[in-house]
Amino acid sequence: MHVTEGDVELVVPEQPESGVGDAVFFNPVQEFNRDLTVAVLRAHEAAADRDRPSYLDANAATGARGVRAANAGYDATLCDHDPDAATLCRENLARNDLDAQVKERNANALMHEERFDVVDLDPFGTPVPFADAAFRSAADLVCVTATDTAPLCGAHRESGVRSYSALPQNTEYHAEMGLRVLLGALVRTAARYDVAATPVLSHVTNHYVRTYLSVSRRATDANAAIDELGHIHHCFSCLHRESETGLIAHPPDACPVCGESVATAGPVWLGRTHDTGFVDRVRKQVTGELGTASRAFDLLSTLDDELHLPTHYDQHRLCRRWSRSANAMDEFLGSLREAGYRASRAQYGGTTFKTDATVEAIEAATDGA
Ligand SMILES: C[S@@+](CC[C@H](N)C(=O)[O-])C[C@H]1O[C@@H](n2cnc3c(N)ncnc32)[C@H](O)[C@@H]1O
Repeated sequence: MHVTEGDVELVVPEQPESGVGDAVFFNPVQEFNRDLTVAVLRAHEAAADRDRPSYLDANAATGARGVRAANAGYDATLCDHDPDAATLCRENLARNDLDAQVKERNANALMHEERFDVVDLDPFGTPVPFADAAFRSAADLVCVTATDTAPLCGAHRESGVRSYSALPQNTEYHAEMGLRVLLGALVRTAARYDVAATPVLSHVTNHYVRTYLSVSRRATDANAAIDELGHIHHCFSCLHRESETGLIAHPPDACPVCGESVATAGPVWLGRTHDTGFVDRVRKQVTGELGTASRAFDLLSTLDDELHLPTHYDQHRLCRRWSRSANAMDEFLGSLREAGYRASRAQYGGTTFKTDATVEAIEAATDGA
């Protein structure tokens, strides 16, 4: 089957309907993820002080991502331990007249041996088995896709604890919970090597989490990153939530609003999940040949405005709870601002938002909005 993504043409195998089989893996839904990767790489290259930075597609499969990185001018290496995948990577590079290295081997071994400016992880499920080697290998940027959203978000709690050494809670902001659990684990992994990993762009889309972390090899920066880890105390009864930095959690004995018990998630990343300057630079690199350009613009614009707070709300869920009909988002957010609170849309859905108002204050400020 022939597929065109951006300016490259790929041959990809028909995927078995069950999703289980021997075919080299290709997911057309991830075109958005790969389009944004191209824009991020262009932004990184524009800021880098060297020609043709190196890029490792550590889990290449058909080579869809690595071929596109090579096409964007990167000195690309495509790695997969599956011999059929390595063959397909070579074919897809040749088809586009691109020069890149293909390695048929275990990505962990390769990353322990070689340094790359940018390392990209996109395995099946959790990226954790590749994270140590990625932070040892990458000079500038580590890009990570995680598709195990149920463990990350707390829906499969034990599995989340095993993979991420953190306790997730299955709250109504589950997508952000998953992102923050993942970021917490990645930041702690990097810190083991005196590396500070700082998220510069993150999104949760179509049941996967994608994040880009810039790398600094200074122990003091790694300490500063660790300082942004902490816990979220959540009341499932009244939806009150509060966050607390530090590796030791001190949950309140009871919810300060309704007196019910609280559940604690963590350690999670409480810091910024993106850098507005970086988001802006990426937006400038989103161009018309990217098939999902308008979606990318929408996401990046939302991120540009999104408040840096650790949890979000969903207007529809709140209104159902209050037996009220929902309002246009701009009007709803306007009421919060008029009442003196900060408020922004959030990337997690059309009716999601962030605010520094408490649940009670949101209800009061938007009543009759
Ligand atoms: C989800 S697919 C990658 C999809 C691809 N990045 C894309 O954008 O289409 C995961 C790939 O990781 C490969 N993989 C799994 N474990 C690996 C390892 N230890 N070393 C290298 N590749 C591995 C699998 O063979 C599979 O092809």
